[in-house]
Amino acid sequence: MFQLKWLWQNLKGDRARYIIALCLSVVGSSLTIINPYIGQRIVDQFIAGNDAISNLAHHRGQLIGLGLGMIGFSLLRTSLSYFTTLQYERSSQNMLFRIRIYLYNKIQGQDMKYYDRNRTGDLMTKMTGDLDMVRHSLAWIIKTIIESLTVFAAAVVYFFFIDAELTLWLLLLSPPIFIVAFIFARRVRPMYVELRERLSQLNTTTQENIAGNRVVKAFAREPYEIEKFHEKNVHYSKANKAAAMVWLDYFPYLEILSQAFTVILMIVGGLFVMNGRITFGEFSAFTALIWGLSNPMRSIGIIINDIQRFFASVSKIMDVYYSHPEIANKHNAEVKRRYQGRIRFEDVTFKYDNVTVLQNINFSVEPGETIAIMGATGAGKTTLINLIPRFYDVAKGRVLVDGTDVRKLELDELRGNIGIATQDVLLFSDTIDGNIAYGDPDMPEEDVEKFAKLAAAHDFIGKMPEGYNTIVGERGVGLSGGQKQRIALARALAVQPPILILDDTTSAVDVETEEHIQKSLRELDFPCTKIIIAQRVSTTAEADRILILDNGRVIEEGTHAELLAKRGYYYDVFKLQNEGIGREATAHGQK
Ligand SMILES: Nc1ncnc2c1ncn2[C@@H]1O[C@H](COP(=O)(O)OP(=O)(O)OP(=O)(O)O)[C@@H](O)[C@H]1O
Repeated sequence: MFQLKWLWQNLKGDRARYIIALCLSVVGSSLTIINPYIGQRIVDQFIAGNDAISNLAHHRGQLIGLGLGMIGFSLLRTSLSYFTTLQYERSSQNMLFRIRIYLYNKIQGQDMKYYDRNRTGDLMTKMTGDLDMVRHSLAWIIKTIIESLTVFAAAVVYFFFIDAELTLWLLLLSPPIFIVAFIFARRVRPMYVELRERLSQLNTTTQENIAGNRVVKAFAREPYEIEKFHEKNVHYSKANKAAAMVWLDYFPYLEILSQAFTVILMIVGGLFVMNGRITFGEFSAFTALIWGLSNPMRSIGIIINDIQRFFASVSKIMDVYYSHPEIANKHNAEVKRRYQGRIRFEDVTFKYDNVTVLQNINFSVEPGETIAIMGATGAGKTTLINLIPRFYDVAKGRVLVDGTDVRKLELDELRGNIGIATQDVLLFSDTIDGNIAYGDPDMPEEDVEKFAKLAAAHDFIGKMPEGYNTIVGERGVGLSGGQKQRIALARALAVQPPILILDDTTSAVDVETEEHIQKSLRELDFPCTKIIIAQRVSTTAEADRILILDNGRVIEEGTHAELLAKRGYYYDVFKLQNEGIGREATAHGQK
């Protein structure tokens, strides 16, 4: 079975330990027949046998020996069981540790498409609950199966030695138990797949709710969110109950059949004792070991439940384990070259699945040039810049950096040459200093300050309680939108990239601060090609060229003056931003 093969592969490094654990399980479980055997001898020789009284008088030493043997074997089994469990735990925890790292790296290595398709809550479920289920399978399910089978086999062999017919009477119960268990397994399996899906939905809702808590509060949508959570919770709970109910449907049959072992033993075994076919001691051995037959049958339901959970979880983990990003970063750039920063889009068309978002885009940017991109919301601006660091691949055409198709460049090198400040600013739960120096953790403090100054962030950072050592919360809580943008800009500048991409980075800062930032960008002390997405004409005016995107196409291209002269989209935006209010008032007045 593929899943078991997968487990075996991942046990590499702990296989010997695990095999030792399995062997110890077999040995320890086989030893369970020793004490019933000793018990049998004690009963036959010293309690119920014909010579019991004389044996008690003359062979007391033997009785003490047998008693001590019983205690000794119990201690031995307990120590063995302790040591065995230790080996199972160690090997399964080690495996879990390795798979967790592997999966984390896999998730890290996925491309944007993967993140578009996979929900955070689902990935979190895979990294936590599903992984633990895999560990549980190795440390508990397999162990329980092996131990139950060994005890069962040892008991059956021992029973056969005592009396084959009585054993066969008892074994009559096994086929119906297996049939019931098989039907139960088939019914419950899809339920665990469903259960796993519901859990993932519940986690996704919880995660989104926590992440988006401020939006929820702002819109006073707590009752709605609570209702949404309640719904997912009800679904999960129902799925859980449904699986439990199926188990309850079968549980009475399994329990009755397990109890029947004792009943058969009492009736058939009792008759055999009465007619002298077996001794009291042998009967007591049957009684002492009958659990070895009935217990595995009783726990078969729990084992099947866990096996189904394991399959539901492992298939989810394997989705991540064997996923291959279309755009893979092999991280094997030994020498990372510094690019000149020449960019060229050649007849680029891009689609999200089947929806065309960019069409036949052509433009080039020379090293050191600044190009501004403007356009209505949803026009495709962010998509366009995402093609330069190869977050996505083009559907048609080529994106060239320094004359080479980005698909042929080493990703680490390419991305290392690009500083990017994205539209949604995400800061890590770290100090401001740590956030700015994210691309180069060894950056000296003076440099961090230098880039903060360029991004007009130094002043407000200085006023914070612990300056650059102030910890900003998850997503930059505790900072204003404009402050976050400026830290993100400092972070992008700090890698001194030959290509700087700013996606609406100054939209939340005031005009004065923006002017400071523009001046800094003009006067950077390293060569840098800049691509700036902006909505304000004040930002775009000084660019060497402006591209106007509309519905995935470049509809205008030129300098500020050229585009104004064209009297098209750019001209309209310019008019609106400079005299919009006045013009609207006039327009209304004329009506
Ligand atoms: N990950 C995605 N999957 C599918 N469609 C997407 C994705 N990202 C964006 N789109 C769609 O692509 C189109 C262009 O989006 P894009 O974000 O590039 O626009 P934009 O010009 O940057 O807009 P804005 O100014 O609002 O940021 C939109 O119609 C959007 O719905």
